[in-house]
Formats: sequence, structure tokens, C-alpha cells
Amino acid sequence: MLIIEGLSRRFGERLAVDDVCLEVPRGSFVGVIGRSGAGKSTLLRMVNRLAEPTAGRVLWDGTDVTALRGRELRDWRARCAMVFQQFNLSGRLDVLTNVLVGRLNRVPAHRSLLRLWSDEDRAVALSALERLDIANLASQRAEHLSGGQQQRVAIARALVQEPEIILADEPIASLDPRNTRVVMDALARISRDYGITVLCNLHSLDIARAYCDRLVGLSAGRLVFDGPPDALDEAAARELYGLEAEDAVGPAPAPMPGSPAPQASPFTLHA
Ligand SMILES: Nc1ncnc2c1ncn2[C@@H]1O[C@H](COP(=O)(O)OP(=O)(O)OP(=O)(O)O)[C@@H](O)[C@H]1O
Repeated sequence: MLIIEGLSRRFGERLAVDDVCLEVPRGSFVGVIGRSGAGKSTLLRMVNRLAEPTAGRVLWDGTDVTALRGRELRDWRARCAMVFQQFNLSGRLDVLTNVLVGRLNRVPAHRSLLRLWSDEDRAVALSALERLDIANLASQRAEHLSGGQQQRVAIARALVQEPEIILADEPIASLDPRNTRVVMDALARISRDYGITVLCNLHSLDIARAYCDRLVGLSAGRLVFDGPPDALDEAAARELYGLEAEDAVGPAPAPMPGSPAPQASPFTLHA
């Protein structure tokens, strides 16, 4: 169980995350939604301590993650894998080596420095690639893959950490609709099959609704919605997205002839 207790983060005058409290049972697939700047990334980054809280605590199975230091903090980060929008792969290395990087915390330092991967490590990495249907790409340079393939490599790298939580920060923001589905399917499958808790920041409410079993909505750093996707009604959407929600909750005005294409609403799939 992940427990977030009164978590806040201040940057100067701005409260990026403001007194957020959450309880997330193991194996949940939680979508964190809200407008740009609502505090979604900062919240996720505090869970694995890439950002330090100004106040509050993060507990995992009773351990105060916010108090961990040194070796214990490194262990926590290994159990709490991150997946980023920009994949963060080494483009010139092959796919298998990129995935093996996720094993670094599990092998002795001298072996990791020399990249002496054991047969077992290679087998684990290949099996993760198989789970993501990209084992055939193992020997290709990462920079030669499509965005969707690269994100699947990044998820495989997270998987070989054998994490208990995956924190995915806008994992589909730079993908087209088909790859968006492939990547979200992969995250959902991993969560379901391995009982891994997934917290996933998403701009697109359509995608969050389709894939997540719970939505957590932030507005100006505050938690303004927490519930199943079908409980997110018009009033909650307005509180989350303000005027932008007009597009989704009312009939869209027909565009004037010759006028520019309308802006995508936060309720539609962002490619
Ligand atoms: N390192 C930082 N220094 C100063 N301000 C920051 C920093 N990181 C985030 N902020 C501010 O905190 C607020 C929340 O940012 P955050 O990136 O968490 O929002 P977000 O919901 O993830 O936005 P987006 O969807 O655009 O990524 C924003 O106002 C942002 O400008």
C-alpha cells in the first residue's frame, strides 16, 4: 500500500503540490490528471524522491520513504521505477543493453562497470522484451526505433528492475494514437499480471478513462478529484480543467468556414 500523507512541495512562492493525501492499494492503475502545471510531475517525482517534499510523508508498506537515505534510498528507487515522456534511452546502444541497464542495481558494481551481464540477466531482459512484443528488436540500436518502440524498451527496462511501483510521467505525450494504445496496453497488462502499482500522469482524459481504474485529479497542486473514471462528472471536469472543459461538456460550436481548426480539448486523445 502506498500512502501519501499531507504531501506539499513549494517552489519559491508557488505551491506546486498542496497537502495531497492518497491511499493506493497494491496493483492499482491510477491515472493522475489535471491541466498543465497542476503539479502531476512534482507529485510523482516526490514518490521516488527525485523531488524532495516541503512537508508531508510518503509511506510504502509502512516504511517512511521520505526519511530514506544512502543505500536505502537507492534500493527504494530500484523498487519504484520511472518511465519518462522522452524515454531516456542511450540511442547508440542496442535495445538489449538499454534494458539491462535496469538490472544495474541488482549486480555487483565491478560487473556493472564492465558490463559483464550474466546469462540470467540477459534472459530476464529478453523475457521483458518478449512481454512487450519487441524481442525481435533486441540487437537494434535504440535510436533506430519508433517512439512507441522506444517507450516499450523503456518499460522493459523498468520491468527488469522488478519494481513494486511504476511511475509513468506522461509516457504517451509524444506518441501517435496507435502507439499510445500499444504503450497503455503494455502498462495495464504489466500492472494486472505482476500486481505492480502504476501511477501514470496523463494529459488525455479519454485515455485515462479508458485505462485506469482510478483517477486522481489535481488543480493548482490540490487534490480535487479521487474516484473511479465514471464518477468524473461535468462539475468535477470543470473544476479540473476550467473553461477548457467547455469543449467536452457542451455541444461544440461548428467552426466558421475558413477559420482555424479548433483546439483539442483535454478530453480528446492527444497525439
Ligand atoms: N524545479 C522547479 N522550479 C520551479 N518551479 C517548478 C519546478 N518544477 C515545477 N515547478 C512549478 O510547479 C508547478 C507544477 O509543475 P509540474 O511540472 O509538477 O506540473 P504538471 O501538472 O506535471 O505539468 P505538465 O502537465 O505541464 O507537465 C508549475 O507551476 C511549475 O512551473
